[in-house]
Amino acid sequence: MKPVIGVTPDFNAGERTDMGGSEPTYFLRARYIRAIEELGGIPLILPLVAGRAARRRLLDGVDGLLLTGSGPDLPPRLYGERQRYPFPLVSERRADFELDLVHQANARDLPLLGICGGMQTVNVACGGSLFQDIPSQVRDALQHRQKTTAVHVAHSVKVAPNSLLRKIVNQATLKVNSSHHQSVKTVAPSLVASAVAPDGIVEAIESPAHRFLLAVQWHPEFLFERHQAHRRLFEALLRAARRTGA
Ligand SMILES: N[C@@H](CCC(=O)NCCCC(=O)O)C(=O)O
Repeated sequence: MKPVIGVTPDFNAGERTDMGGSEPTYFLRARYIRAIEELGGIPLILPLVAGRAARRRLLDGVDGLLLTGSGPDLPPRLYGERQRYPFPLVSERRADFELDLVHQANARDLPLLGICGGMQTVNVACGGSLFQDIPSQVRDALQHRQKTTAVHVAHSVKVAPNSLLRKIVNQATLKVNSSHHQSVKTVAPSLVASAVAPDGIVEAIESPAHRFLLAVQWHPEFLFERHQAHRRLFEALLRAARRTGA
């Protein structure tokens, strides 16, 4: 049976100039949905409901989760810092929802794949922190906001041996795209870094204690149609999701 994968959308509460302006608006790039559907899952876009009980009900109805990216950043107070750079922040509703969703998913060992901002949310939810702005804080950093579209790769990453990621992609190095100005600074205590860029930027994290908790800084939904290694990420999520409740 096809596994149902809950997909978190972005949300404009009405304060952003993009995506709906003053009208509260959900939005989500279709590539996330296409990747899940084309590789054998049933994508289910999740409303950012308030309250733990409602979120618990949502999780009862899915076999796995995909935490998607977000142009705006997580509020730095969520990892104990004051905001140091004038970048837009993700809506409180989305931040509250996804942080709680990570906690609840981990408690029930629900398979979860985080992408880009979704990786940063997983790390913060588990107690880690972020570089608020790579160019301002990381000396000699690569250009992590590529000028070309994300269907093109931008840099390589080294994949940690014996990691879940390595088992999935079966490669020691991987070419990835890049569309972010933040990244993991301290990896959460319960997680490990499983891919690193040549400049030391953490590009993937995972949990050794869960059957499938993996998050990547790049956007495999732009690459899965032409790159087998990135297709395998979604296939592995779907495989793990099929075992949910089996
Ligand atoms: N704001 C964070 C996360 C970047 C991110 O998720 N980018 C994706 C943009 C939205 C999308 O196309 O899905 C950062 O800049 O590091």
